[in-house]
Amino acid sequence: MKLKFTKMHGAGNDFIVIDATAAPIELSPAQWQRLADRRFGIGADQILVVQKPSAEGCDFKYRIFNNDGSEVEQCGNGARAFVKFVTDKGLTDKTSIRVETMKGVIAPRLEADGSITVDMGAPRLDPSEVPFDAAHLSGWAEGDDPAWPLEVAGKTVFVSVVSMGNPHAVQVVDNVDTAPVGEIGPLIEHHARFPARVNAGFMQVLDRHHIRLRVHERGAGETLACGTGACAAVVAGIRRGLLDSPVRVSARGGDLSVAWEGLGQSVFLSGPAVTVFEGEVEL
Ligand SMILES: N[C@H](CCC[C@H](N)C(=O)O)C(=O)O
Repeated sequence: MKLKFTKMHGAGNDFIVIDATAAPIELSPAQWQRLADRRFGIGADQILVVQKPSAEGCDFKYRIFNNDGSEVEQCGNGARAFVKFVTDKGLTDKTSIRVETMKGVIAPRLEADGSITVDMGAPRLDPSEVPFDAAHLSGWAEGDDPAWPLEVAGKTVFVSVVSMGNPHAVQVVDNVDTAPVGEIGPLIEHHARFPARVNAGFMQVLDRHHIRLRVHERGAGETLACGTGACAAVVAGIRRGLLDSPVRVSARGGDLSVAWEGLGQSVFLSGPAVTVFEGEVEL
């Protein structure tokens, strides 16, 4: 079976995008993983599958598979690539689109200047919604500095836990270039306190409107940018009194912009979306 795809990226976070609006595509996790494999397949951080919606009032459904073949709830950079894909392919003439994902509806918008802003919905901050097992910390009052102690590699790090539909654990570091992302990122991803695993963010605060960020992504390893990770980091930084909205998020692959006006409000993510090439592969 021949499979057409479009290779895209958002600030270096790269995707295989598949148009399954004519006919749904169902592969096993191993088959998704093989497609995303950088040696044996096309290679990508995530695979995005565009389908017709099943939810009322939505224009599309969009499924997300990590490099390891796991299906996940949300992808911020992917949402922008999605908008560029459906627009360029003529699958819609709308510029404001409602997209059904595994966990909720997002509303990406193609701006007049060609940039793309995504309403990522409101963050969920209760540990049980992330999910983060905080039972052992029942006496812990988050207090003014909402970060939770987490024992990693014999040390205690303090993480803010945030769900953007997908789980994030964000810590503040002095310098992202020297932060132990490769060493403790995987340990946090697979930490027993995160029953669904977690994306591990490392945030350096440059000023109240600018951070640098590296993310060890669940199911993909460190990526050059992470959209939901940028949203989670900004929410965490604002709640910890370190940041004011909007915030420029400098990732290794490029800059994103995140705005959040506070509890109960949506997080808005803006940034680039680029088509690299079209391809076809034999499944
Ligand atoms: N690795 C993430 C999914 C992709 C998120 C990221 N690429 C983004 O732009 O938000 C997870 O397992 O939750």
